Amino acid sequence: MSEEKRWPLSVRDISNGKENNPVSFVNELDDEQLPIFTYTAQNVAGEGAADEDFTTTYEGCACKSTKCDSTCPCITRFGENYSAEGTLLLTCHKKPVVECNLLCTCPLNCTNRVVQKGLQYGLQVFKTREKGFGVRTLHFVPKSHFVCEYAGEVISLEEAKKRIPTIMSMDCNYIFVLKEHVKKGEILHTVIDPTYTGNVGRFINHSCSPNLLMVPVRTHCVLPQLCLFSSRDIYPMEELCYNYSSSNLEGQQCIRESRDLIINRKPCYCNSSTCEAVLPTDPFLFN
Ligand SMILES: C[S@@+](CC[C@H](N)C(=O)[O-])C[C@H]1O[C@@H](n2cnc3c(N)ncnc32)[C@H](O)[C@@H]1O
Repeated sequence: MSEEKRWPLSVRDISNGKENNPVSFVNELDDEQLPIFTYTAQNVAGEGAADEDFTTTYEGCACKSTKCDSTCPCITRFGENYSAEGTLLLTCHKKPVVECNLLCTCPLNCTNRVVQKGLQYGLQVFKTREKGFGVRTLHFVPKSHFVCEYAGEVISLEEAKKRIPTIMSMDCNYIFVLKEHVKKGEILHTVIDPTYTGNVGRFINHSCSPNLLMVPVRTHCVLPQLCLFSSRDIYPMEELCYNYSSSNLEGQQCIRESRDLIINRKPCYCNSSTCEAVLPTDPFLFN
């Protein structure tokens, strides 16, 4: 990689205006710079992604008010997702979360549109002591608020398996496989790889006592977006973390496929009193 292509040690906005709040970067520990990658605020179609995944197939509502309620066909069909303040309802841990979409006539500030409004808090990528880069919030984030998405290239499982040898040779792995138990015995896989094209989510580390929860949310198309919500109040300058292996949804299990070596598992440096000592791992992609 040539020198002029590297990021400097402090950047005002690594998204270069692609997010509606800047994502800054600082390294106050050493002279390691960010890896080169293409910033995208939304998922992009990669090798093996299906065109239908990116097409709006949900019917739109004809509501005009900013509060789509029980009379809105989107709410009748998929249930309520958010409070009037935009917090994720507890019921969303047990059902699919589907927002109003491009075909709906309700305004963009409708209460059933949260994830699609994008970043609401200032986030900062920084160099941690033992986990490479990480992400912290610059603002107070109240519990149950949307923080950011884990966005990147959408690829097929076959393509993910092809990328494994390269991934194994890297310090950090980023491929995330979401498994949703859609019908009895039927599992839907969604694979996101933000290694080469991704957003701020690619820098979020694992913790055994996390402050974020990953929830699949559908906005305009059937492809789920991997959305991170605060699982408690988070204070300015706290590092943001989620549990890479958490199953947060009953009936829609959400599992991170660790790309870490199976035999030689990586030590976990989350510093939690309930730390499990090693990063979660799942041999699924390696079979
Ligand atoms: C999705 S990346 C997270 C961002 C990464 N730290 C970086 O510098 O780009 C996942 C990788 O971060 C590191 N990591 C994440 N959480 C960690 C933890 N709790 N302890 C040690 N390393 C961690 C591991 O190398 C893991 O493969």
